[in-house]
Amino acid sequence: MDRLQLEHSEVDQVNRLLDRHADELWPLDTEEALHRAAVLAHQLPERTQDRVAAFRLEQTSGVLCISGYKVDQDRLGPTPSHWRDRPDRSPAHREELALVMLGSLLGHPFAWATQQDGRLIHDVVPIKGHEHEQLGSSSEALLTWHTEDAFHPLRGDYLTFACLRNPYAAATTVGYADHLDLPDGAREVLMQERFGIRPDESHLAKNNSEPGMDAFDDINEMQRNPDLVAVLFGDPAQPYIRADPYFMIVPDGDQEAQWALDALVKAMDNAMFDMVLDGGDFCFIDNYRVVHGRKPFTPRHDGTDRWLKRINLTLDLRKSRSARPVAAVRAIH
Ligand SMILES: O=C(O)CCC(=O)C(=O)O
Ligand SMILES: [Fe+2]
Repeated sequence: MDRLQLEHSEVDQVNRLLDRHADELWPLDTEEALHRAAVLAHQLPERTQDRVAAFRLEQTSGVLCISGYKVDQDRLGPTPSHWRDRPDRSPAHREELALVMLGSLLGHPFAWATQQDGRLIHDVVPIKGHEHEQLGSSSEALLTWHTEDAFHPLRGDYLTFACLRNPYAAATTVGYADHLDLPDGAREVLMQERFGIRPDESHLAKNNSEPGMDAFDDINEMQRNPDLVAVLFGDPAQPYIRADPYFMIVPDGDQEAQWALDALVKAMDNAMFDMVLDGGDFCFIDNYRVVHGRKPFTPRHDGTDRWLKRINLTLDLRKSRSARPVAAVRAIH
């Protein structure tokens, strides 16, 4: 994992940029604001731009954490009890803008019509009743490692987090795909289209406010009948990964595929390590090179819980053009 510790002068530079443009870039989820943020991102400290470019060019590990920014906890107020509770004027607008600008150095923010009601910026907070689910909003159960939105061919190239607070140091888990200790023959099998990945819980109609939306028809179809895909791809010696074992199946009778998948799970379980995000950390995860999850923790549900902002990034908006109603809409339907 790579860490960039911002110096005081660099934090000042970021804050001045936010001071100057926070009002102008409200709301943040419009095409105009995203365009403007991408231009302003070139005023971020040069060392930050340099490290993000190195990360994009795969010269560094698949995880980059930028630390040193200070979050004004009083301005934030209490952690919401549900992502739906986002107020019109987000108290974390500065951190959201910082995340969008940093992300714009890497790729293009996009959303899913079928996740968190199509919002571009997600809130990751523990939700009462979700404690034991396989969801970002779970807490007491291990969130098993996964590629973000692994089931979908248009999944993001990167996943980004801004940590607003994490008072009990709940650990995100991370594992690299390119150094796995796999038994002979497993790698070859994992590179073949022999694995089905069903949509994860966050895309199900029951976890959104408009369950009748057409976009859920496609999700339901992928649920019933997932395409068979490869789990490893690219360079066999340093492969990319697409996996979410909790939601995966192999066709009946394909014992070799099941063996290879089991071997992958075992190898990755052994390779996972903890990454504790703290308030003010901005974290970038390469969704092709790295899988992630989260260790269990005990939520408080009293307004002081862990709170992350999350944005998906793609390197290529054109790939999803036919799945977005107009070019200026970033939500994939
Ligand atoms: O809460 C975390 O650290 C990670 C949760 C997660 O997998 C996600 O938000 O995609
Ligand atoms: Fe995730």
